[in-house]
Amino acid sequence: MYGALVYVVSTVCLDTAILCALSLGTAELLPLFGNHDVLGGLVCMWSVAITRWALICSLLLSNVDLKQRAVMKRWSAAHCFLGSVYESCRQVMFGGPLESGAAPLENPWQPWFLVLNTVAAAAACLFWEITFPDSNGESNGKEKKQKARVLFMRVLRFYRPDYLLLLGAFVFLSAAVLCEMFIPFYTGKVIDILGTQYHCYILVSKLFDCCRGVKVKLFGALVHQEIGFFELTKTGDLTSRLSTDTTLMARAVALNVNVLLRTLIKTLGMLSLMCSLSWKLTVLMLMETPATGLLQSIYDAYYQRLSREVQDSMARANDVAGEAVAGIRSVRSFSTEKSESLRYGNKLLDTHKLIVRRDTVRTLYLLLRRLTGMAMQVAMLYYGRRFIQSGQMTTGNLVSFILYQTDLGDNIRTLIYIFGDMLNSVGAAGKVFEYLDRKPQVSTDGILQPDTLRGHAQFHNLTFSYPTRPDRPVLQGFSLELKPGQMTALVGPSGGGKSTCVSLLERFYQPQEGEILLDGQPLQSYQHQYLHSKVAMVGQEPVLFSGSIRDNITYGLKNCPLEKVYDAAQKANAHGFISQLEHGYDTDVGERGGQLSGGQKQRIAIARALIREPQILILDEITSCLDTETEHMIQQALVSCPSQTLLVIAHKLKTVEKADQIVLIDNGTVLEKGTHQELMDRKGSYYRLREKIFTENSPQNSH
Ligand SMILES: Nc1ncnc2c1ncn2[C@@H]1O[C@H](COP(=O)(O)OP(=O)(O)OP(=O)(O)O)[C@@H](O)[C@H]1O
Repeated sequence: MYGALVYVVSTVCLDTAILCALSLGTAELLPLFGNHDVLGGLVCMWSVAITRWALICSLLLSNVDLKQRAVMKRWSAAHCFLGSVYESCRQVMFGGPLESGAAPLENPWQPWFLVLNTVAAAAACLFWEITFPDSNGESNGKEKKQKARVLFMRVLRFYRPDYLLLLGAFVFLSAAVLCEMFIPFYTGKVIDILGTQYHCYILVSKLFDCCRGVKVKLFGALVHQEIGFFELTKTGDLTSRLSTDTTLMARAVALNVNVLLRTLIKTLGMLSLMCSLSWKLTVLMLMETPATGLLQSIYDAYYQRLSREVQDSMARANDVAGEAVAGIRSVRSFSTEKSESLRYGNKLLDTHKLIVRRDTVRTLYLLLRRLTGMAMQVAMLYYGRRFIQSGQMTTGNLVSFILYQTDLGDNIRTLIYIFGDMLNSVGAAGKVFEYLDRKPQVSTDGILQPDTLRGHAQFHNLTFSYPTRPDRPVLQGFSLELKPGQMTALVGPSGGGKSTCVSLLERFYQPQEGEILLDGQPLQSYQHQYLHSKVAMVGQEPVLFSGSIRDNITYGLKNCPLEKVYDAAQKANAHGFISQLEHGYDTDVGERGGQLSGGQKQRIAIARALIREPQILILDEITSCLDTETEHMIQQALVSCPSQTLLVIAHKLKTVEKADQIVLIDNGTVLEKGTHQELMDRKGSYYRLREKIFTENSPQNSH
């Protein structure tokens, strides 16, 4: 800190010395640059600035501590070039004679030049360093902001395809803002028509377009994640990333940057116009800004927190209502209508209290803002009158000034609000990128797609625990072989690990130890789509998607002929009931298949698996919802594919006893395997556990 201070003081001294030295040759130097013409004046200013900067950097910078060198370099640049940048911009926007022109050369001791330059450079540097500190910042806050900057740059890169459109929108908005800025000057003239007739349609539509793009990309990234990810992440988290955070992220670029930039331009332009009307009144007015800014940022933080609480409270009330409506049968049968209404009413009351608090805060804030605004206007009128009396200002100038002042206050408040909102948006972008960048832990990068697959699966010494319970192994040293064309039945007490084997064969999870081979190749080396067209599963609770029956049977297949759909439905004994429906195969099954019975859903799910003609078919307790006739038909259908490997989990003895191999699983290990007869003869665990395992009373059970 001390070193930096010494550097700043030395720079100011050296700069003054350089200006003095240069001013000695003013008489000869200025005509060279054509001092009286604007371009010549600007060239002169820039040449002097470059000379000052080069001298300061080469003479002083090497003495500064390495850590502070970058910051000091930026400060020196701001110190030397700020005046030239200001004058150049002023020329581009307003023209006219050079204000400060070659002033530093003509009179280097002009105190206003030195003080203004040093203060402005320090303010610009402070703003930059606080907002975008160096990446080697040590404190947490600094790191956070650095991260915000990196994230913001990533968000910008994300919208690279839309740069041109966004830039165009920004240019037109800026032009419109510039026109609007002159309205107080030319009230009632044509230019105000221009100024008031611009709209943000392009930005608003772009905002939704960006938002859609991010949502689609994020959804794509999410559905590629492994199943464990969905077990570890709350659904609410995922939906809020998809709905709220993506919208916020899109807003960062499409709306906030644009509004921020155009408000900034407008504010700066207005400030310079106001300065030209009366710089003293402008300084007076700016004294109010820190107070307004502080009030606004306190209010924004508090108001946003209360708004979030209101939203959460509303969501809780909606949850209560939704729960009661969804469980209306239970509500009716336990006659809890009154208590449910009361519960909902209480939740609404909580929301109401929060809304009252939020609105009170808003009213107080508006009152305070109005009061400070009025106090400022009184001060402005008082001083304005004195300036008019002393001839420093005309009445017209004061009117124009007051017109600008009202607008400027709004702009400064917008700037503060948008800046805070932009940081929020960048935070939301961070969360979105976290999921976009996440690599699925069960890879889908396999490439193997052999023309023929025999369907020979081998589980080798597997050890596996679910991601949600990593300390509790579900399978331990588990080995199993599924031979092509054979039916294997997994049996065992509930919770033994049967469905877990199926999930591993479907590559829902990756075992921690051991491997699964398919036709001698590791399962993960097969191409994702190929593997799932060859290994099909019908689960315990099959899920259908809203859409027609036909869509559900052909789920994931492109251009599937209708004959194949009929054939699969016939094999699954579903054709009969589908044909009796009014719209046949075009009947809508409703959300999650809610308009069909359990058995009908099960049969459609079987047809969905059979239509793929898989080499390995997995049936996980499908017979629980099926009647005997359907079960029989499905058995027939399976017999008609003799080369297919069949893995069945069943609780019915009839289904199991036909299997070529029965595997008894308990506590994640294989206890016994063999045919039904072999296991019965062995009189081991299978024989002893059969009462527990099978839910069906069969004569064989009494062996
Ligand atoms: N997604 C999961 N996350 C954590 N633990 C799980 C998960 N699924 C199953 N488990 C646990 O793993 C063990 C084996 O479950 P699995 O579903 O494989 O048993 P199962 O033999 O198929 O039982 P059932 O016959 O009742 O379907 C059980 O203790 C179960 O609690």
